[in-house]
Amino acid sequence: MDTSTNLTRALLAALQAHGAREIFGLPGDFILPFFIEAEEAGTLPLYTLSHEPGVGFAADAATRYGGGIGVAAVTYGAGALNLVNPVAAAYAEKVPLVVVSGAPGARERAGSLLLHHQVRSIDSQLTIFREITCDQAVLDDPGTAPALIARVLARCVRESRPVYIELPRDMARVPCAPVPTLAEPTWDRDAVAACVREVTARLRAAQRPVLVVGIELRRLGLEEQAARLARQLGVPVVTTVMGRGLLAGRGVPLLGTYLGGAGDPLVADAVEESDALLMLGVLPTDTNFAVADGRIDQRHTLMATEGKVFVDHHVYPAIPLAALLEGLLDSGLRAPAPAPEAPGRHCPCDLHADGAPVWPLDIARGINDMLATHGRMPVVSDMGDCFFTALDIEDADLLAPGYYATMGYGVPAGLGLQARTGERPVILVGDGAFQMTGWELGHCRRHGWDPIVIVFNNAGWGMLRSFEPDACFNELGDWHLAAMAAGLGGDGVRVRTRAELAQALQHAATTRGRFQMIEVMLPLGAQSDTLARFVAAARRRNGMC
Ligand SMILES: Cc1ncc(Cc2csc(CCOP(=O)(O)OP(=O)(O)O)c2C)c(N)n1
Repeated sequence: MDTSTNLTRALLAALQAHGAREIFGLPGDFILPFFIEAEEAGTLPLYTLSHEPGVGFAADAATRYGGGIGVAAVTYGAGALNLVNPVAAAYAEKVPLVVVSGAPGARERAGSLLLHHQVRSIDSQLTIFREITCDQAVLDDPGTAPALIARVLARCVRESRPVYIELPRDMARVPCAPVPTLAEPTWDRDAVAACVREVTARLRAAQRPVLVVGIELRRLGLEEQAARLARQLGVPVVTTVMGRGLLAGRGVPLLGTYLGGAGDPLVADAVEESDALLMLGVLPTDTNFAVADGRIDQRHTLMATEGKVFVDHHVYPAIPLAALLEGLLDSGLRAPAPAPEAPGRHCPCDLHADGAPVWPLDIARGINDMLATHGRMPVVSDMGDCFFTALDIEDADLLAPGYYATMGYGVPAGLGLQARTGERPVILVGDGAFQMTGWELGHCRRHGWDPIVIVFNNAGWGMLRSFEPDACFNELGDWHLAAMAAGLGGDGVRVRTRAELAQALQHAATTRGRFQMIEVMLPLGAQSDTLARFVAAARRRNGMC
C-alpha cells in the first residue's frame, strides 16, 4: 500500500485524529485541489452549502453539539472573508473550529499582477484571521507543514478556539510526511493543589454554596466530571444563559438558568444570596451577567474560566479546568446529606389548542408537549425572540449564539447538527434571520436531513421594535415563507391559532424524510416575557429608561 502521502492527505488525517468527523465547505479555484483530494480520500464526508456563513455555522454546530472539532473549507478572498462572522462567533463562544482556506500559489504570489479575490495585499486575509483565531499556519513548505498543522490543531483543541490554515493551491498535492502527534501539555500540580485547598476551604465555610456551570465544561468535555462534583457537593446547580442545557438528565439538583431580574426569582435569589458561588467554565459575558445589575457580590465568587481561577482579589494564572475538577473531586469534600431535589420548575406545557392567536410562550408550550410525547430532540435557535422563547423549552440541549448573538445561525447550525449526529433537531428562527440563511434548507433533500423548523414570523425585526417601536426600518413585510417550502424540498404550513399550531407540531413530529416548516404568524407586538424583561434590564443598564 502506498504509505507516502501528500500535504492534503496528511492534513485530512490530522483533522480526523483531532476529532473532525466531516468537512463543510464551498469551493473556489484556489481550493479546488483540496476538495478533489478530500472527495477522493473519502475519509471525511464533504458537505457543501450555498453561502459561507452557512458553512461556518454548520461546522460550528457540528462540533458544539457533537464534540471534536469542526472544519470549514473555503476559497481564498471572497469565500474566506464571507466566513469572518461565523468564525468570530466561534471565537467569542469558544468553539474549536478549523478554517481551511485556499490561497494563491508561489508563482502567482511572485508575479506582478493583482490577483482575483486579493484585497489590499495577498496576506490581507491572514491578517484578518489573526484577529479571530487563536493560531494560524500557512502551509507553503512541505518540510514545515506537518509541525505547523500539529501545533495549530493542538491549540484548537486545547483552547477550544478557532484556528486558521492557509493552503496555497500549488501545495495541495506535494509529497508530505504525516503530521506528528504532540505530547499533552503538563501543569503545575503544586499550584493546582494550593488552588483546590483554598476553594474547598471557602466551600466548607459557606452556608449557601451554589455551583454555576458554564459552556467551557461542554467545550472541554468535562460535563460528567462536573455532574459528579455537583452530586458529591450536594449543592444547588444553576446554568448560565450560554450554558443552558448543561448537566440536563445527569441526576444533579438543577435549579434552572440564571437570568437575574429577567428570570426565575428562585434562581436569582440562590445566586445573588450565595456566600460561595463556584463558577466552573463560565464566561463573564453581559448576556450571562448583565441582568445581575451588580447584585452578585464578587467577594463570594470562585470563578474558573479561560484556564485561570479567580478567588477574591487574586488569580491562579494556570489552572486547567480539568485539573481543578480532578482536585475538587479528590478532595473528599462532600455534602453531609444529598442535596434536596430542586423544586420542579414550572415547565410551560399544555398548549391550549383553541382559536386564540399564537404568542411566543405558546410555541414553547407546544414544543415541550411535543418533546414529552415524541422524545427529546436537540433545539437549535437563531437570535431574536425565538432565542428567549427557547429558554422556556425544558430539558433539551440548546444550541444558540447566546453571547455573540449573531443572526443566521439557526438553520445551518441545525443542518450541521443532523449531519454530524443524525439526530433530528427542532430549529427556532425569526423571519428576519430566516431571510439570511434559511435557504440552506434546500440542501436537506440530497442529504436526507429533516429538521422541524419553526419560523417566528412577525413581519419584521421584532427585537429591534422593542427598542425603537416607531421606526419604519424594522418592517420587512410578509414573505409567505411556508409557501416556499415545497420548492426547497420540504413541507410548509402557516399557522395563526394555537389549535393550528398544535396540529402542525403533531404532523411535523410524525413526518420524517422531509424538513417540516411551521410558519407561525405572530400578532403585532407579541413578545416573550423573557425578552421583555431583558429589554427592561438593558434599558436600566444603559440608562435608556
Ligand atoms: C448578523 C446580524 N445582523 C444584525 C443583528 C442585529 C439584530 C438583533 S435581533 C434583530 C432582529 C431579528 O429579527 P427576526 O425576525 O429574526 O427575529 P425577531 O426579533 O424575533 O423578530 C437584529 C436585526 C444581529 N444580531 N446579527
